[in-house]
Amino acid sequence: MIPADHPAVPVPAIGVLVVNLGTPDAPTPSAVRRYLAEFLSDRRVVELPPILWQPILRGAVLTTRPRKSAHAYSQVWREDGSPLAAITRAQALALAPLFPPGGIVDHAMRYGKPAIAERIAALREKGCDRILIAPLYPQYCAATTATANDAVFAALARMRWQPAIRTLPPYHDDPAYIAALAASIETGLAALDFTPDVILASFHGMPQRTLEQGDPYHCHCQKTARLLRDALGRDLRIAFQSRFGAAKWLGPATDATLAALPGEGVRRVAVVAPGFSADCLETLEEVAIRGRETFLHAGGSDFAYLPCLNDSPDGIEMLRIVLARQLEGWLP
Ligand SMILES: C=CC1=C(C)c2cc3[nH]c(cc4nc(cc5[nH]c(cc1n2)c(C)c5CCC(=O)O)C(CCC(=O)O)=C4C)c(C)c3C=C
Ligand SMILES: [Fe+2]
Ligand SMILES: [Fe+2]
Repeated sequence: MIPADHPAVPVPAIGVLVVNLGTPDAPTPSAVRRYLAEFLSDRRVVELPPILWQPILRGAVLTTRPRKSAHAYSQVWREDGSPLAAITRAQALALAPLFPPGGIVDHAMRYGKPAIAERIAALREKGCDRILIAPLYPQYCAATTATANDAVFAALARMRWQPAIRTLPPYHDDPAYIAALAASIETGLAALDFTPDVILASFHGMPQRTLEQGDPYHCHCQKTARLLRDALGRDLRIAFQSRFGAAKWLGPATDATLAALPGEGVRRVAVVAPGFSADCLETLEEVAIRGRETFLHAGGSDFAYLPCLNDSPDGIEMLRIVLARQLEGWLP
């Protein structure tokens, strides 16, 4: 018998916490400023000593970028909010019924809301004494995967009764991921009214220095592209987008590539973004809107942006396979 004054003991459950980057609450300069202040103060993202970086961030960056980025966000904002927030929510909802009784799926954002610490506490309240943390980045990167896991462990540091934790390894070369991407690209290509001369795979960029320091991100992107070439049975060019700051970034740059392709005789292009598990500002505004303008302005005739896996049935089935593998021994 549990004594009447004993703290409640919930029925044990298994949690899955899907995590993505985070996004502003509104497409306004003040909301974007709050978001960027948190994001760009993360030392995993900008690896400069705070004494050097914070004056630049608080001075130049946060006084100019929020207005420009808010305008960009307003071009892709949906009725249900930021695309990244809406799609991540939809992914968690679609995954929820796919795990046996005792499996509880939730989602969180590394920056902004819903916060990682808050959702871990909520899962713990529901009885989850084991939680799989799933940062939805197929390619491992310290600036994305590692910082999401850091935030989890920082939250655990404040808990008396910690849940056991597993973290999702990168899935950049997982056959289920490659097959889902290949199927989605084939479907996207079949729906076009033109045949692209080139398929361009655009990954988010990173400072070149991180490659030299041992971050596997660049290799993971290259391997995804190679496996995708094999799966599609055709060539695929690779480029890196969203350059930020003054340092040298991984190349070739997506915008420069789109500007140069017509000069190489490429008139029709299809762009895919396999490194993003959900469409977001970087794919919908930077690639699908500005990338298109760049390519057509340089003399291209046809441009298509093919969407990310998002919460498509194939995308959700891929995530189910990848997550279920990590739950072995925890869930039947
Ligand atoms: C998919 C992997 C990502 C990596 C790697 C990455 C690295 C990285 N990003 C910045 C700076 C910014 N990124 C921004 C937006 C953004 N970045 C990712 C993903 C990766 N970033 C996503 C999914 C998003 C979209 C968020 C959304 O709300 O839709 C932004 C904010 C937008 C803007 O003002 O341009 C910045 C800034 C750095 C510095 C970096 C690596 C060091
Ligand atoms: Fe980014
Ligand atoms: Fe490499």
